[in-house]
Amino acid sequence: MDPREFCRKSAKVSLCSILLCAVLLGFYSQLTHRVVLRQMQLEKKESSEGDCHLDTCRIPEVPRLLYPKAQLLKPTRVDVLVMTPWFAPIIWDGTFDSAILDAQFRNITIGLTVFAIKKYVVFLKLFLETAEKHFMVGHKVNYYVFTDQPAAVPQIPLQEGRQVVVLEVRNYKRWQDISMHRMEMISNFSQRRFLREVHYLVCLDVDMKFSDHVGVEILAPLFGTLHPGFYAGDRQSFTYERRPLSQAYIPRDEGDFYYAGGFFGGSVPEVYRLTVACHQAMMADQANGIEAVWHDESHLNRYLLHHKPSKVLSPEYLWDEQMLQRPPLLRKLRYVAVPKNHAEIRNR
Ligand SMILES: CC(=O)N[C@H]1[C@@H](OP(=O)(O)OP(=O)(O)OC[C@H]2O[C@@H](n3ccc(=O)[nH]c3=O)[C@H](O)[C@@H]2O)O[C@H](CO)[C@H](O)[C@@H]1O
Ligand SMILES: [Mn+2]
Repeated sequence: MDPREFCRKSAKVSLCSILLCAVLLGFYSQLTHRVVLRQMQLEKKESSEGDCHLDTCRIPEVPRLLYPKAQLLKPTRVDVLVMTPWFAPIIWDGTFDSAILDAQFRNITIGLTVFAIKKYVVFLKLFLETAEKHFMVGHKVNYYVFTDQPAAVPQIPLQEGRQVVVLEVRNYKRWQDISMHRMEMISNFSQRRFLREVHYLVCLDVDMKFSDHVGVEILAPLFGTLHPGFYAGDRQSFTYERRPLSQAYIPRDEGDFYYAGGFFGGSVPEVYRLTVACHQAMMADQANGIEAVWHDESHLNRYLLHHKPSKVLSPEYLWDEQMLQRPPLLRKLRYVAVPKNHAEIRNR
């Protein structure tokens, strides 16, 4: 072939190849572009379907947290101690905001233990009726009523999520033994059912009524209540057990507060530990022929001296209007004694 002819032909072949490549490239890029576009459309659809399947895309709803702001330079109470030296809050009116606490403690169940043995069943109706008005309103509550007379437990209308559980137990001849054996019975039932059924236990006297709000502000791993007769007194005035032979003994130069036997509680494991310890101490005392001056209350005080409570309730949470003049610092009376004729109601 003529060399010029050869050059012309190969130039034509090269041109054709280049053109073909360009066409093929264009087609390929169109194709991949479409595939990518389709994929993106699918992804977008999937993600929008996953994000909001009910209506068009919304801004996610975050619950509003509306409450007055705490003011660091304006303490809410300056007339009373609001913190123990071991950094446990002391609960007084004005120190807490239920809007915050109710949200923090939502979805929990509170167990209330109360004993109504022999004549004390007469206190149950008012106790339960007023509890429905003031105790842990809006939360789930199991009232555990320990009694020797299940048939005498009154039927009270209850709010949703709340129930009365009647637990039949034995009685004792002496009122002191009934009071003291509450520790044993609470510890037994803590293991048997409270651990599975509730998050916190609140252990109360029955000869009382609620007269104002008692809510989740009291809940903590372990809490005790200041006895209304001794909140302003010094150690010397406290009626701790003073005989060294008793397991409840507290020397005169020790002690934080005088706690009431009629209102304590905490998480179920902590209340279990407390009630087992107090019961064992009372059994040891019995074996040694000694009974602490204020029975279970003396042992509770000894336990709380060595196991500091994580919250302390002010006397707002346990008051006696017959025995005491209400001081101005007591803005609310939340749980108060019902007058009783001791001679008539005890030991019969
Ligand atoms: C308000 C308060 O802090 N009370 C304490 C206080 O005396 P109280 O004088 O308040 O004792 P109390 O007569 O109320 O007895 C304590 C509780 O035991 C139950 N009970 C008693 C007798 C009876 O026959 N049937 C019966 O069910 C009942 O739940 C009663 O509330 O000191 C007692 C020990 O001396 C207990 O530590 C109480 O908790
Ligand atoms: Mn009582």
